[in-house]
Amino acid sequence: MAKYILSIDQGTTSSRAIIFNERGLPLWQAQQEFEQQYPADGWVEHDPETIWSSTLSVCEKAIQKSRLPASAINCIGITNQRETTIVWDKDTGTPVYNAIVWQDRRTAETCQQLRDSGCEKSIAEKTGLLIDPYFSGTKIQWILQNVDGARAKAEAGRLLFGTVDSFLLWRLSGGKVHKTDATNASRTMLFNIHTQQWDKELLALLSIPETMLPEVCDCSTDFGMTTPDLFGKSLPITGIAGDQQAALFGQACFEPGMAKSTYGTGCFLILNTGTTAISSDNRLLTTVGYRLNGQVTYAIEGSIFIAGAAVQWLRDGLQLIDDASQTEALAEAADKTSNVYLVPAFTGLGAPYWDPHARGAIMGLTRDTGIQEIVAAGLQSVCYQTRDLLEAMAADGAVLPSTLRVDGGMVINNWLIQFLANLLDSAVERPEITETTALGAAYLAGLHTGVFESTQQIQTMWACDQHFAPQMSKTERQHLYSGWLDAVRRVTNH
Ligand SMILES: Nc1ncnc2c1ncn2[C@@H]1O[C@H](COP(=O)(O)OP(=O)(O)O)[C@@H](O)[C@H]1O
Ligand SMILES: O=P(O)(O)OC[C@H](O)CO
Repeated sequence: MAKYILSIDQGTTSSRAIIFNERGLPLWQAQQEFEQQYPADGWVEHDPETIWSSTLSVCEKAIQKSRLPASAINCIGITNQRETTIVWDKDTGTPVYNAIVWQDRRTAETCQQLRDSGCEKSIAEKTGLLIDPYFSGTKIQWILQNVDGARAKAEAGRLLFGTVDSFLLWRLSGGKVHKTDATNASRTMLFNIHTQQWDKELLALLSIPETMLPEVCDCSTDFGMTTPDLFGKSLPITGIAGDQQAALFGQACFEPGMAKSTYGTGCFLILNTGTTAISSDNRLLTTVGYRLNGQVTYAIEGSIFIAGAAVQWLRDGLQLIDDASQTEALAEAADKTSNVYLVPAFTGLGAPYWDPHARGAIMGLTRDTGIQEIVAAGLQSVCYQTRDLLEAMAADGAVLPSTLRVDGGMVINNWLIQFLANLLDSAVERPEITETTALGAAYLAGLHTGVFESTQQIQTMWACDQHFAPQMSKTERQHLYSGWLDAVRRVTNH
């Protein structure tokens, strides 16, 4: 008999729900974009009520499209934009402030003070993270310091914190369940990834009462039931993971050395390092890849801020193209010997440079440079940055993947993926199902209820759409990459 899983993917720009079957096929889906709020320079917020209402609405729509009775839904999985911080009142369920989004930089100064106080090493050792406004810890602290009455209420045990998964779980369960999973916890800068406990010293350092924090669970477990009024029947929620880790799971990267790279607005490359938490000397993040039956699989992660966003800029900023899909033919027609580099450091550079002051540049222009060469350089910048991450991972002693699995909106572009394979000198594979984030959450949920037997079974379900083998000489590869490193040097202090 068919078994269906409702997967909720609450992302930065939209909420999505997809119903998968027991073969991991996405059958029905609904998506809703929502408003981004920029109340001050460097601030990014979402209305938590919109996060909730859009999530509920896409779930209802996906179920309606399927024409299935709610009783046919075996279980629910949740995956989410990570680090985004919500604090709400335990009694009323009302958020005391907007969701502070992962991109928000308002706590940059607090982070600098933390660095100056010399706790960077100990925070990195415990959490696997760098001190950065990206993570939830200083965002919670900001809310407690800046929202009227919040500190007193928090001290009295009346406020709860959650990343988006946790907030949705609270609402879906009718205010009964306050839990999260280990992947989301590992992005808060409050969670010790070795002991798998909230860290009392870090909580004290940021003056955050422990009573605010959710219980941290495995990614595939009994998180709770939805209230019957939501979908007409109470449904079990049995899988949760942050979106990039869910994609790692959806790409079936279960062995150490397997990696996935997701190319959407930004790019997130995650490499499975097994039971070893590799600590990076090259400014990468150590994180929980997933946790099953209490067993942690660690991962090392590099985040690139601008990937598809560079293509958006070519379209909207420079107006060189009308549509992202045109980039493939233009790049194909570009002069391969042009040596034009585009460094898309629009908001600084992420891993491994972490230079917030770097700004973008196009270098190597001559009278022969045309739209094609600039577009090609934009696509190539995504590949060069991927190589930067893999170089940093190798320098950290990680076993690199023999094949990189890719997903996200950009990977439809064959020229881009072929150049990536050429530049990495490694095979790159695009899966048949590119909705890997939602698929990962569905796998996690279905593993708990028995829809899927094991990760071994899931591994056999991964199917390749296209395999890209490297086709570039070593000399050319090295020449191109050294030109990139030179271009980066010119826009950073490194
Ligand atoms: N054919 C294409 N070639 C290159 N980039 C593309 C192509 N199609 C879409 N993109 C880029 O992919 C991104 C959208 O990917 P998606 O995974 O939906 O992003 P997100 O989930 O971050 O919103 C956009 O930035 C867009 O510019
Ligand atoms: O919502 P996305 O896909 O932009 O992903 C955001 C990441 O989880 C941020 O760490």
